[in-house]
Amino acid sequence: MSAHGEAQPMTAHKSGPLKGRAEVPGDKSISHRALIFGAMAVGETRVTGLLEGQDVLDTAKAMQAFGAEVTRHGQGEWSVHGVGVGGFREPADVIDCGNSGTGVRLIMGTMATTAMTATFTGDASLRKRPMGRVTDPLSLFGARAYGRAGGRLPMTVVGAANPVPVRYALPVASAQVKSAVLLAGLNAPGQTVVIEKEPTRDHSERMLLGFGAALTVEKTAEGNVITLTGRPELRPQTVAVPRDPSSAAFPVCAALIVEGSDIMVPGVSQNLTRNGLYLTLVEMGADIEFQNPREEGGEPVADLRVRFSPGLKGIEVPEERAPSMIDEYPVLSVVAAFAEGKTVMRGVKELRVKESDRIDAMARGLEACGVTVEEDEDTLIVHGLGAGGVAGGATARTHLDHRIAMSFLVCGMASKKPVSVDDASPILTSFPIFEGLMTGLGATLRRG
Ligand SMILES: O=C(O)C1=C[C@@H](OP(=O)(O)O)[C@@H](O)[C@H](O)C1
Ligand SMILES: C=C(OP(=O)(O)O)C(=O)O
Repeated sequence: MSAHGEAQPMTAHKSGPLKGRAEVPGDKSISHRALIFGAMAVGETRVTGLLEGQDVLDTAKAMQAFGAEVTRHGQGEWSVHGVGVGGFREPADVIDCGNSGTGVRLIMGTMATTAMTATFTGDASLRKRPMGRVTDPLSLFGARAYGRAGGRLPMTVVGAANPVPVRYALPVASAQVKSAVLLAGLNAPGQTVVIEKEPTRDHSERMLLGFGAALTVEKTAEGNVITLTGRPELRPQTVAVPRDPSSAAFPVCAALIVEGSDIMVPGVSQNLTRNGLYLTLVEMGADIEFQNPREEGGEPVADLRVRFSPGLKGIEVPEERAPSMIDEYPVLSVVAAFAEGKTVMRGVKELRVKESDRIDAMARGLEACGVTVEEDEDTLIVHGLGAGGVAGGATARTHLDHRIAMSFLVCGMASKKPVSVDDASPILTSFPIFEGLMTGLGATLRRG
């Protein structure tokens, strides 16, 4: 079974050169936040380029359940009529966040400092993921959470009637936890402080400043110290969502390993908290030109020209880079299989608590495709076979994980024999136009 009904198997065949322009959809992290911060502002926020993937649609529905008016005007064009900080009303039913860790964790934070009770659930993947990492800091504000064993969904959160501000050092490098604490801090009087040892994606901080909150980020020996003053009146904004670098990763990596490819991927974020994959690919010898650097929607972006790169070399990925490329390790491990030598990815145990255990899912699928892989709790090592060297001829299990599905389809585009995935339907959560975009570039994808 897939997230939304029947499983949808899909097969990628060895593909002819990929050519053309890959216009990937809006950034998923920024899309969730545009809806949530819009719901916290007083008045109408306008959003363009919103990702209309299921994860974000579930967040839109949740914001409606909490009392915001959310309206779709056209492709990617949405408005949110916000209720103001502390203005949420108690939802009448369970909030179903589907497959989305970002959605559920940020929304829990947003309601945790308002006197109301809400119950959250999700699909079979989300119900396995740990929520204690957000409910622990939320309890410091005075909220209480009652979930299944191990802090799993379904979970009921009772918001704090008299929230107090919090000072919290993140025990794990997680933008979701950081954002949940900042969102809770919005409705706590006084200053909420979050300290992150390793920088994680900074979209919440950027957006809070854009919406008029008083927020400072100080770089210290402890890491980034982020201080937010509670109870601001957030001003509605016009948010132009830039394209998603995590989605761009799939056509970029496919072009690097499919012989003869030469594609343009416009408007890819160069935000330093998101561009780790691109730095890594360049270090491996990828032929990527970063053209026309500029700002779009408050984010630094560039147009990427990407060409087939037969001489890729395996590298040791710097451990401290992990947060800036955390969602890109699955597709990097596919590129690594087509490089010469070993690619070593350390400090990646967070991959085990994503939509699936991504270290396990990639290791098993790559082995089935004829690639030698080593793993331990916190490490993935791929022994590359060089350009054109991967056998393929296997079916990978995707475990309700969009990134695993897309990674193995990219693998199949360059392997000797086709590679199938047992269920491609989760791709709709983050990259609903993946199939059309990739076939438009020249990939051969078949359903079934
Ligand atoms: O804040 C966000 O939008 C996200 C943060 C990351 O998760 P963690 O915070 O768990 O690292 C990332 O994996 C996820 O896809 C999106
Ligand atoms: C981990 C991811 O998302 P989330 O945590 O929002 O489910 C992802 O998109 O790769």
